[in-house]
Amino acid sequence: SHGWGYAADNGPDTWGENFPIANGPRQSPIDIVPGEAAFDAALKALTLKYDPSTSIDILNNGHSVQVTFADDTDSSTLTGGPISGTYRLKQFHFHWGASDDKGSEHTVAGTKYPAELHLVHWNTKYPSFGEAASQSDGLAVVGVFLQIGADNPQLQKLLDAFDGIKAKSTQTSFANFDPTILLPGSLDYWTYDGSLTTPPLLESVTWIVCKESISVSPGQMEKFRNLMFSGDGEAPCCMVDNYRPPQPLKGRKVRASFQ
Ligand SMILES: NS(=O)(=O)c1cccc(F)c1
Ligand SMILES: [Zn+2]
Repeated sequence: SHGWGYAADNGPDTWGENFPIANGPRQSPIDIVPGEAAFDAALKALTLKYDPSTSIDILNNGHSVQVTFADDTDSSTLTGGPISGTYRLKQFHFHWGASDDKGSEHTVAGTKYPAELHLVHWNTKYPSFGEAASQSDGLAVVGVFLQIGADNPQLQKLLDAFDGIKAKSTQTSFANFDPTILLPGSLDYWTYDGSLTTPPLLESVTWIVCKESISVSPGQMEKFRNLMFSGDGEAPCCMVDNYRPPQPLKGRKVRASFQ
């Protein structure tokens, strides 16, 4: 099998072979135990200011579905929260399961959600995303859990674009999308120092995981599961279970922005 993935022969348990940081001190995701997270009154509210005109395209990269943003100006930014300075939105993507009982990367007291949204931002004190990704304070990812419930109309525009990107390495334009509509009503969050949850697993992420989830219906989940890991002309392989399981906390503290 060529390259990392989520199958038995190239999945999370094998990643350490090519990416030894997989066993590092600040790996993600983790199991968040609310009772052990300390409220920190010094944590600021999150300020997410997104300009829909910065959304560019929607891509099946063979690991997830990703919406990419223009990040050449400070049009779509994250400030406040646990971070200092300004971080620019680069992309958002999802992780999900083959069934509703699994799919999220972070878990809450052992509870898995059917999916998890990641909004990826990079610290503008560095010249680019690539540069920032190798710095301990380079990235900030906002995680939002998806919970099975009512149809979520805010997801529909995204889901309707999936037909054009079924196969690996396909993309279509995806303009004027405001990711704000995907956020929960409350931006209460847990935060901790972690890593990318896929190779290269760089330990450069300040994680900001929202306590409140957004809804997704079973039918909408099926649309995620109709995407393919495989490319056109390859043996078809549904894109499901593209999540890394929780990693050892190794002494890290998780803080809460709420009591
Ligand atoms: N899943 S994640 O940690 O948000 C991530 C993985 C790889 C690249 C990236 F920008 C974000
Ligand atoms: Zn992710």
